[in-house]
Amino acid sequence: MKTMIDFHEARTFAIPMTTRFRGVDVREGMLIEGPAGWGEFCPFPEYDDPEAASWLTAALEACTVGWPDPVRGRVPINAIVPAVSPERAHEIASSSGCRTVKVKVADHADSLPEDIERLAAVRDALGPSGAVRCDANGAWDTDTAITAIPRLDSAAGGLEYVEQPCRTVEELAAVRRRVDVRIAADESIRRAADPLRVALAEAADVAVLKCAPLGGVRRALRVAEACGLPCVVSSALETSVGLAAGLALAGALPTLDFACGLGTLSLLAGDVVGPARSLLPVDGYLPVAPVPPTPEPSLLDRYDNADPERARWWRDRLTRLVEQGRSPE
Ligand SMILES: O=C(O)CCC(=O)C1=CC=C[C@@H](O)[C@@H]1C(=O)O
Ligand SMILES: [Mg+2]
Repeated sequence: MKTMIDFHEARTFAIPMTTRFRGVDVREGMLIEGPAGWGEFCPFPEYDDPEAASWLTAALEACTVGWPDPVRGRVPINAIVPAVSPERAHEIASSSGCRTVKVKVADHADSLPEDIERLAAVRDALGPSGAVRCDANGAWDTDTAITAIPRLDSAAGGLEYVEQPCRTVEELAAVRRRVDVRIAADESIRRAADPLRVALAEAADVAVLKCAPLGGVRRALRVAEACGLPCVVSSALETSVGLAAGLALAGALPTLDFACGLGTLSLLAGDVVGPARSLLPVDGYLPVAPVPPTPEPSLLDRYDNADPERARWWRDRLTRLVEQGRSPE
């Protein structure tokens, strides 16, 4: 059967980060054009093929069948504060226009005093009515989490939730029984063989859903329904093309009680769509669009992955996954 997508025409990109985030300095990926528009394929380089396959499914959903109809037109967004100084954290929070801010913590061993100062600075910037959450990316063991969380909660003047304090579902459940702050599961959903174990183990109060790792909007909606937890949609550091898929998911969730982590475009030094369609939050919101935005040819050229080895690596990865998808079981 003739495919409707010419994968040889897919574009590579490499966009520098404004701030190093989760060890990434340059965000790389590919953009694929199909009959319904553009999809973004950008699994992190360390992910193996089985894990990267879900990201391709998500990109193909976007560019072939598109997304289900939304039930809301705009989505509240949280600002993101990387592991920066309290001064910089204050600046980011106060200039963001967002009423919710997520703060990275546990970035390195012995970071607690810095984390406390960063959270206090963010609360100061937001005032009492804002919401502050933090993300430890699974860095703590249970004892450390149980000691750190109450201290961070009081420095933040109340935490909305702590995202992925520990690595395993069992540890999350143990911490959740011992602290008064809500626990959100991120890696335990997006990197797990069974994303529903979190709910069954009563390991979290909130589910963080990332569209690409879960295999697209429809699959993520099924995870949301099956896990039965309040959901937050968050990005995987995509360009506006990939962020639009996250917004489609946030737009289609039957209920949305929390701000979403889709305000990450400012972490990239550029975008592949023009300023009018770039998904930078305005007054703390992003719009839900029915289709992905179309990249500007001049921006695709500017951010084309100029390192021939990296460009080849991405093309090989895409080709392998497409071939695997085609081969009979
Ligand atoms: O959730 C947000 O507000 C922003 C997105 C974000 O924090 C992340 C995006 C991509 C990779 C992750 O390490 C990180 C996260 O852990 O949630
Ligand atoms: Mg997280």
